[in-house]
Amino acid sequence: MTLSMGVSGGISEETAGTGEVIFPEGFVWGTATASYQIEGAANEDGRGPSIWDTFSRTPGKVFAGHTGDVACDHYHRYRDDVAMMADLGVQAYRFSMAWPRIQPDGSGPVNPRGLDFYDRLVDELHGHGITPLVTLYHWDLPQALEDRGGWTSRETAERFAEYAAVAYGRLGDRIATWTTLNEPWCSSFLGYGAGVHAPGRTDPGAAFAAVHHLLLGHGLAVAELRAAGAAQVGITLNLAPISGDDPEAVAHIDGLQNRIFLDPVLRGEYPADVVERARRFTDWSFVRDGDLDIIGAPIDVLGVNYYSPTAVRLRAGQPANPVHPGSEGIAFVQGDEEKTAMGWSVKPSGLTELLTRVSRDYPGTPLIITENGAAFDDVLADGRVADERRIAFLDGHFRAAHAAIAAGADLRGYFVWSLMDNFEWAEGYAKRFGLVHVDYASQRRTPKDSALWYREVIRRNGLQA
Ligand SMILES: OC[C@@H]1[C@@H](O)[C@H](O)[C@@H](O)c2nc(CNc3ccccc3)cn21
Repeated sequence: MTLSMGVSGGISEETAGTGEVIFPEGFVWGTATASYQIEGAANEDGRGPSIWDTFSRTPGKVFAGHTGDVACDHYHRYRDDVAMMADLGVQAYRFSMAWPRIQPDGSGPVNPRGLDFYDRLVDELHGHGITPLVTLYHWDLPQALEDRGGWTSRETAERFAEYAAVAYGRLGDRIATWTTLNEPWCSSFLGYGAGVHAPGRTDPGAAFAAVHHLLLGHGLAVAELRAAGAAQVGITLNLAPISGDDPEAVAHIDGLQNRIFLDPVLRGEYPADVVERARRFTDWSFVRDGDLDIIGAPIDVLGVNYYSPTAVRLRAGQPANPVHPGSEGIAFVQGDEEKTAMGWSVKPSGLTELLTRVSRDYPGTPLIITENGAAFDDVLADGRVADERRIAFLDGHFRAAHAAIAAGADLRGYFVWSLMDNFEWAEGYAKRFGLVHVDYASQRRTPKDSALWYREVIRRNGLQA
């Protein structure tokens, strides 16, 4: 089953907010994870160091000095984790491959034991009737490539395409949907601009070079995957609806958050306003003739990660937000909506707004929600986690996705972030996004109430009244 073979439309009448909603036949329900966040086995079977191994060992960068050395020990426990997914009725599973497992130095020699792990994982998934959706890059860049400039260097884009071909060569016969990057916005603006993610650089000009080379890597990898016969290729972007009273402020942030990625990938061009505003930080000389044709090669599916909307307003004297270069005078404001444990506003209608906007402005590409979920302060008591807030969060967002389908969005599937609690980047293990609770001391998994609730949603292909 490929993920874009579903049928959009043809849905029952919806009662907003509380009534029964049924999703289109063939709609795919899944869960998502990422290699560095769950695998552990950081120094096992030939895996090389990644920038997150380096960053998490840098004092002060990650909560309490947490690292992904062990994480959820998924590298050793994958069979039980897949069986757990099957028990939860999960139809598809989005996971990422660790480039440093497959090419420890990011180029050259391939580590067969790294490929062997994903071989075993994919066979286990198929053995349980679970469709794999792979992310080739979810932030764990081989450190050796960062030592040569990382995503600020064109060479990394070229090495990424080679890695994609290696991965496809071993697993292309069993994985139908290949997404290249997870959230190039995070890799570039958090990793090279604000320095709050690996590799921890704080150089806006480097962030724009990283934007380009990440996108170029995407395009070069798409070409390799197409040449090798991939059934479906795509990319995952974290997107958000941007609201505010000042059109210029909204356009500025919408440009840096959304359009700087959507336009190249889906239109083959950078948004002119973003290019001009960024000239304070870069001369864009890293863009070569033909790059945008490579980046804009057609894709089969766009992965959308949505968590929370963004609201901005003008504020005199407001210093620039380091995550958003050139945002002097723009304040990021929070509404009075409920907040998650990450401090993110809970606004399901933002998902409807986002999906309908992308469908309107970038028509023709099927969408998948590749991540949506929430961290709450879960408590395990008597073998149970009564995470009612997560159930309410997901219920609201599922209804919002359904409303977008009703409004014409070609949405094919939904992957809840995350299958299980895991390493939450700079927050370490302090934040829990999982449908399944993980006791890191014992590695015991406990499906939360939300996991049991999700099992019923999947069985019904929708929500009860
Ligand atoms: O933070 C939850 C997840 C994270 O665990 C995933 O690895 C990543 O793909 C992901 N992206 C977002 C949305 N973007 C974002 C915004 C600020 C900081 C980090 C990520 C949330 N998440």
